[in-house]
Amino acid sequence: MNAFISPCSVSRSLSSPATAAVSSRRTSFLPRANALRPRLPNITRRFSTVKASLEDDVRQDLNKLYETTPCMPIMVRLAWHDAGTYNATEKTGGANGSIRFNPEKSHGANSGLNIAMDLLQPIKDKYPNMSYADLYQLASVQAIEFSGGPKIPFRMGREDASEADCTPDGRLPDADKGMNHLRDIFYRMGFNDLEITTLSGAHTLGRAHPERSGFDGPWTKIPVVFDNSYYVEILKDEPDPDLLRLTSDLALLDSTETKALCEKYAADQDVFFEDYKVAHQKLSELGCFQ
Ligand code: HEM
Repeated sequence: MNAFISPCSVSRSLSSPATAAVSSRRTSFLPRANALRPRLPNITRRFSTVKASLEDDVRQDLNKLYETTPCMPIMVRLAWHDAGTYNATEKTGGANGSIRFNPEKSHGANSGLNIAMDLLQPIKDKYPNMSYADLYQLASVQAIEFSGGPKIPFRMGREDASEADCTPDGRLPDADKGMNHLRDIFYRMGFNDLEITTLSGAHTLGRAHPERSGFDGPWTKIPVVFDNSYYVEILKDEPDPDLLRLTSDLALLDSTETKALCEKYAADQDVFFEDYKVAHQKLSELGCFQ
């Protein structure tokens, strides 16, 4: 049998009797009025497929990085410090990659985050079409998923800021201050008390480093696993001497509402994960997609 199949035989075999009847009645060879119409959605679909495959490729490379270098916690801190400069009233700051520029990079609160940015640079070089802003946020959501946490909804499309968009120092929270300070900082970003309590649960990952923040130690016994143990630990009457509790962590126990939420999250990890997904997605999109 001849292996070559002509295009005509393919189109004949694919066309239904109804289509064949319609084409045999055609007298003009100008394109039908509606012939071009389906193309636009196709182009859009192809464009989203390209974006999706870029995102998938980068996620795979991030997984490879996390398998060899368990740097998941510092990626979460990097993304949070990039986004957490947002001022909802002024519409300045946010998840725009400005943290990679001085003076923002050298603000005291960002000490050590050059390590995270340096680890991500080879991935940025490999995928130049992804913005730094998207890469930092994707590295964070992928780090959380890789560590056993929830799958956080993620959208690509953040635009990179320029050096001139760096925000002034002092927009991120101080660890040795209480609830009034946390409210000043997080309300400025557009968050509420529930979201302050939920996002603080990210301290289930990682540790403090004396040379970066002056504090020392992890918040939980297994700091490479994203779970609800942060709440379990801060609620203990007798704190584990090996674990860290910042003034800002303990501030969550000062109000009846936020303490009740900590108790709920400590008792039910699924509830924590559901709330966390929503709050983290909001954090990761501050100042974007407007
Ligand atoms: C509520 C106010 C917060 C304060 C005062 C605070 C403060 C700190 C401090 C002092 C460190 C230690 C940094 C170091 O020495 O390496 C740290 C680490 C960390 N923070 Fe926060 N943080 C806050 C909220 C958040 C939020 C909202 C997130 C993420 C959503 C987050 C994620 C992390 C992570 C993952 C680490 C560990 C980094 C590592 O292991 O390298 N923090 N934070």
